[in-house]
Amino acid sequence: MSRPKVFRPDPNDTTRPKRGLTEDDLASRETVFRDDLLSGQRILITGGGSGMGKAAAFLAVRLGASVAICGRDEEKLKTTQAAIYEATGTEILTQSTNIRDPEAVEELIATVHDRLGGLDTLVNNAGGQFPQDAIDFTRKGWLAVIDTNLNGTWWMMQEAAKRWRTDGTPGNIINIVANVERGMPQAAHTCAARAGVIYLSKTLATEWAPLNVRVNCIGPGVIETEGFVMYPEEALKRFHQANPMKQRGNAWDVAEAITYLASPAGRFINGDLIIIDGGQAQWGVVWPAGMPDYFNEGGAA
Ligand SMILES: CCC/C=C/C(=O)SCCNC(=O)CCNC(=O)[C@H](O)C(C)(C)COP(=O)([O-])OP(=O)([O-])OC[C@H]1O[C@@H](n2cnc3c(N)ncnc32)[C@H](O)[C@@H]1OP(=O)([O-])[O-]
Ligand SMILES: NC(=O)C1=CN([C@@H]2O[C@H](COP(=O)(O)OP(=O)(O)OC[C@H]3O[C@@H](n4cnc5c(N)ncnc54)[C@H](OP(=O)(O)O)[C@@H]3O)[C@@H](O)[C@H]2O)C=CC1
Repeated sequence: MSRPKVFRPDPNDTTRPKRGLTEDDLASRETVFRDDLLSGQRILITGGGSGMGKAAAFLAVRLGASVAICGRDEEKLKTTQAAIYEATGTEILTQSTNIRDPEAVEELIATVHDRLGGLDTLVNNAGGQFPQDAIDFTRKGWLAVIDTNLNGTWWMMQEAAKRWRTDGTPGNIINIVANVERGMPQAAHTCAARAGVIYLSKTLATEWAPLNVRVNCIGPGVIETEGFVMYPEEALKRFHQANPMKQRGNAWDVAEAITYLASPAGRFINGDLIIIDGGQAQWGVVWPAGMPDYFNEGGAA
């Protein structure tokens, strides 16, 4: 397969399929959890306007939590807010925030404390990357991915923890990372950033234990969401082949794991990484820019 060096998705391309769970699905999909599991909890989800973050927001509200979401695109946040209100009658808090901007992050944490009366669980889900061979990364592209996934996640964690320390209240951090165990060819920038977050989290799980703050990560494999628009159709065709179950996960698979860690069931889990990938970590490679001929069966010996 010949692969272009750069794949830039066109946001106005209506010929591509719309992917991810629908709002009707998120409003009605069965959950294993009891109705009031998160009652009284205040949860902030970054990147909550789409994909896994949106699914986690729907589920948390359905289980009784007060929820805040952020992202850069105000319109996306408002659409999700309206859909959750329509489904549940509960209004969530939204604040447009670029997690790369530490001052905006500071304002976000302050608003959440003011408006929700505190924060119990922070879900660092915002992030992303573009598919490309590492050798072709521009400096700007490398910096954009590292700044979003590593620095942005750190600003969120530090700001939340500072506030928990000042208030003397417990905290819980759940970082959505990726499946980095055997590397991530064609996504080396995000692999570097996510590996950083995983070991940052393990470190903080110890440093912040005296503050009664837990820190864990969730590593999704191939989870079908709106975010798949970042990848060429040719590459998407074989995403399911990256795991031995030969399936794509969905946003609910991750939303339920987030809920588990946010619930009292997660109270003794700290510094860990929960992988949700159908076994990909043991088996396959995603090739988000398309599999190079070299690695095809029958390719170069
Ligand atoms: C791996 C499989 C499993 C994982 C699945 C998922 O995660 S699904 C979830 C997937 N969801 C997401 O990933 C959602 C979030 N992702 C994003 O917002 C972006 O991917 C971001 C993380 C790069 C942030 O970007 P930003 O706001 O800073 O936007 P910007 O547009 O200003 O880019 C800055 C620079 O980066 C470079 N560059 C950018 N695109 C490409 C490309 N296609 N090609 C090559 N290079 C590219 C370029 O240098 C550009 O500068 P230029 O040349 O324009 O002057
Ligand atoms: N789907 C998958 O297979 C996998 C996904 N992941 C990761 O899981 C997370 C959720 O992805 P998914 O739901 O699939 O995809 P989405 O693209 O739907 O979600 C990414 C979210 O992050 C937000 N975001 C991105 N950059 C920033 C920023 N600088 N500041 C604030 N918000 C930002 C986006 O909102 P906005 O554009 O409005 O800012 C968007 O809502 C991401 O970190 C993703 O990389 C990891 C492994 C696999």
